[in-house]
Amino acid sequence: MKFGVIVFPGSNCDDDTVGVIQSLGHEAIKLWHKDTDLQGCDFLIVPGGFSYGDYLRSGAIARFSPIMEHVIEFAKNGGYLMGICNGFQVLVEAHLLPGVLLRNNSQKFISKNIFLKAATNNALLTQELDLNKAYKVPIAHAEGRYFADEATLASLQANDQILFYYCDEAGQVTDAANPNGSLLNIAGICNEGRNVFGLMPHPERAADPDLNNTDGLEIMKQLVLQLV
Ligand SMILES: NC(=O)CC[C@H](N)C(=O)O
Repeated sequence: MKFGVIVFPGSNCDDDTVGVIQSLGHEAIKLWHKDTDLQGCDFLIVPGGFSYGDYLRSGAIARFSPIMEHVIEFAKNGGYLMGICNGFQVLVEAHLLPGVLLRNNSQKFISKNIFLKAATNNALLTQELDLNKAYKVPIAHAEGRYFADEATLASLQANDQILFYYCDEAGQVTDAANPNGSLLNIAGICNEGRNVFGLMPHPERAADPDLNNTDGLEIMKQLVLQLV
């Protein structure tokens, strides 16, 4: 598997993402946002950060970078694509995933560990995750409040497109465990075709035994299992 991690001006999780993929024994290269050649990558990841300084809205400018036309075509042809945090925001802005990410209800940038649980095993990103486990993973965002209209939420539920919920340490999906006011505690989703994924928490930042937390590695590992 060859992974391509797309770098915009202001991305800051590209190295972490490349490093985790390499630690899993797969090739990972960086693709600059002005590139127009995806270099034969099988899986694209849009990493976290502050693309274009979050001007206008997080992800709103990156969505128009030259590479995005090719990323959109890649995804429309069924290619695997994942956005983490700012990457999720970029994919929503590009209309590759439904809904929007609004400013946190606290109006503050939040950087802390949270717990999340997988809602389904019916997606490449969650295929072998333990549905009863609360995974401890950091968040670091100002615009992470997932919002969609009622019809979109209903179709996400009907199509099993909600992949992760914010929960407490015991795995309960409660209001108190919702760090940013996301509707239904949604932390991650996929598209209808189940080849495009977006999540606000940062699994790539919890993937190194030296950091005392490898819950994120369990999530990143799903990308290379290829069982679905
Ligand atoms: N960690 C990130 O990717 C941050 C995303 C975005 N800059 C925000 O603050 O919402």
